[in-house]
Amino acid sequence: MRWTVSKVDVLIKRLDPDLPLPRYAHVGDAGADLVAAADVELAPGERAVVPTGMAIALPDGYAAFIHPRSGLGARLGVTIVNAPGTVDAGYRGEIKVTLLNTDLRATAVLRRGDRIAQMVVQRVEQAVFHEVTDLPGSARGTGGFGSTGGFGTASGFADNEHRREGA
Ligand SMILES: O=c1ccn([C@H]2C[C@H](O)[C@@H](COP(=O)(O)OP(=O)(O)OP(=O)(O)O)O2)c(=O)[nH]1
Ligand SMILES: [Mg+2]
Repeated sequence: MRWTVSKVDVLIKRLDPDLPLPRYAHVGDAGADLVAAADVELAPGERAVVPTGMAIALPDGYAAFIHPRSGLGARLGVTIVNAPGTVDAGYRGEIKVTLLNTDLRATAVLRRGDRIAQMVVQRVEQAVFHEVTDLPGSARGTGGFGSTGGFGTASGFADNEHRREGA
């Protein structure tokens, strides 16, 4: 087997020359870390739109998705309200991150230069929507929203079969 790595060129403009460019922490990482361009303190339950000090131009057929960092989530309870945020190929404005402090007690303190989110650049396709009156059948059908069961058990599907039969 041969592993292939594909890369895409993205134009970036620093709106704040003192901040670092987005950076992949390791070779092969999916997300490049974005930093805060300003200090931010979030009281429990509070959210704020945080500037990153940069703007990008993506090629057509690409989008960038702004994901939370797991470390911030685990340590401080800080996540992104609209995760993942979508940056359209044509957007030339400053990339901003809407952080939310989900912690019920502690204020989250983040400083300018702290890594607050990660940006994943991906190929995307636009759909051509063809309206029909009947959709083709499928194995899943209309089941969703927990239809496969398995909540709160390690046994998952087996437990689900049991419940269904017992219902
Ligand atoms: O986390 C995000 C999400 C979006 N954006 C920017 C890039 C994106 O291209 C633009 C619009 O985002 P979106 O379509 O999600 O927001 P909207 O509320 O639908 O605004 P609009 O009416 O401008 O599309 O805002 C960010 O900087 N950060
Ligand atoms: Mg929109």
